[in-house]
Amino acid sequence: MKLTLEKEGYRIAEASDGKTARVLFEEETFDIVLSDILLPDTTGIKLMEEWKESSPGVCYILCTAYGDVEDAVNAMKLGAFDYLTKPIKADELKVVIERAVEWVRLNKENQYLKKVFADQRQLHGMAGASTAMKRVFDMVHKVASQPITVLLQGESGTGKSRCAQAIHLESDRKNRPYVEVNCAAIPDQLLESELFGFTKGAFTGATRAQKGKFEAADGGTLFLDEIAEISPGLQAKLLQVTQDKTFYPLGSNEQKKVDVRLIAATNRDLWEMVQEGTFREDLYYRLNIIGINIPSLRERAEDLPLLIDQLTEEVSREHNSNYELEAGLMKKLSAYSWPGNIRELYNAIARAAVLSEGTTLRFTDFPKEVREATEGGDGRGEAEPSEEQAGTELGDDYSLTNELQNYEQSAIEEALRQSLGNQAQAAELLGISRQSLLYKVRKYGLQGQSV
Ligand SMILES: Nc1ncnc2c1ncn2[C@@H]1O[C@H](COP(=O)(O)OP(=O)(O)OP(=O)(O)O)[C@@H](O)[C@H]1O
Repeated sequence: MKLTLEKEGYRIAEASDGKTARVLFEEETFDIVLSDILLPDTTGIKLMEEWKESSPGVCYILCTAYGDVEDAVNAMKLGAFDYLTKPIKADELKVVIERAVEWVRLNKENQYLKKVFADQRQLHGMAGASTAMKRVFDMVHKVASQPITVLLQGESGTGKSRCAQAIHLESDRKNRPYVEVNCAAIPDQLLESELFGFTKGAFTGATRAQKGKFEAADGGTLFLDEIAEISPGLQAKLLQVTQDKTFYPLGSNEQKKVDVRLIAATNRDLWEMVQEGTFREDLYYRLNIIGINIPSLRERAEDLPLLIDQLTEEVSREHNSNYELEAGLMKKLSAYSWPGNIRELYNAIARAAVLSEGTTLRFTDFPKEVREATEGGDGRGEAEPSEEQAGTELGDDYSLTNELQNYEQSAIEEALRQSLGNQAQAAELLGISRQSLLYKVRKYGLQGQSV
């Protein structure tokens, strides 16, 4: 077999038992494993099972004894790509290997497409496929590369903190410190020392000098959340830092200079506060060199299925579990307006997870206001499910944009082609359930491509 395949130009490594094979497999990356079922110290099936999880892209072909149908069926069931019956004919071997090579190629392409597809729908944990979120992602990419100050505005719980982190992680400061200060959580007198630091004896109780958050963030990013809450005195001091990056720690007359990228956020209308005279206009302009508005969930309701999926995954990770939505839940949750935005949604899912018995999240475990909004029939909850909405019961995001739908369709076509129409294999390739694949196959009219 080695000679036959080498003549065809393949690179072959040989092992005569499981032990040697394991060493080889550790050392090198292989595309195809061709193995006898019976090995001196193990079986080819055992090796396949061992490696499948860590190396899902490897193609397994097993050699079975003549007439041993049971072994062959078993191997295929456990995920072998194909089997060869001994005695193995050179032509047959070449054909199977050619098909395997094609499978490996398509599988790699598919993985790549899946990554591109996933990347388009999230940025450093900020999930979103809506036009409104695409705009936010675009802005994050644009501002990340320059150390300019950014002002994030949006309702509470929309994800401003996460957006600030995304800007930091997209920037070339990503390996430097990221420091977050919630200006509303700290009393004003303390906030000044927290931000700028103090010298020993600067105030009663200052028994030793301490560096402030500006110094802690030197070279990196400082995120000032709830910026609207700072006092006029602190606004003046902040103006100074935004102008020339210098400040004086409390009790010190030694000026400090730092290289800090500032990101500020608020859920108040800062411009209105400027008009009312409660926020300094000059500081407003220094902070708002670039402004990004983070949309509320009402403005991007189409992202709800995606967010619900992502938050369920996050909660699952936290609980070391694997939660799933009960049938129809996605649709019901999408009928509520979520005034507390992603934070409210997250809390509701986390609560349902705690209350659930087992791993199924049930509608009855969601807060009263969510249940009432849906059951009360604001029109969306009780409507006859459309063909597309029916998909939500399978955890499908029925609101994919056209572009993403095209992507999805071609990924499914590709997977069906690779698996030669075997839907179970195609579903596994795509990382979705068979039921979900069946729904999507029907949705895109791809029935002809399955066998
Ligand atoms: N796009 C997103 N995808 C998934 N989870 C998100 C996303 N944005 C935010 N979250 C989660 O939602 C919650 C609220 O987000 P965050 O704290 O960033 O909101 P915020 O706008 O800063 O709120 P506040 O104005 O109250 O400070 C957090 O648990 C966060 O992890």
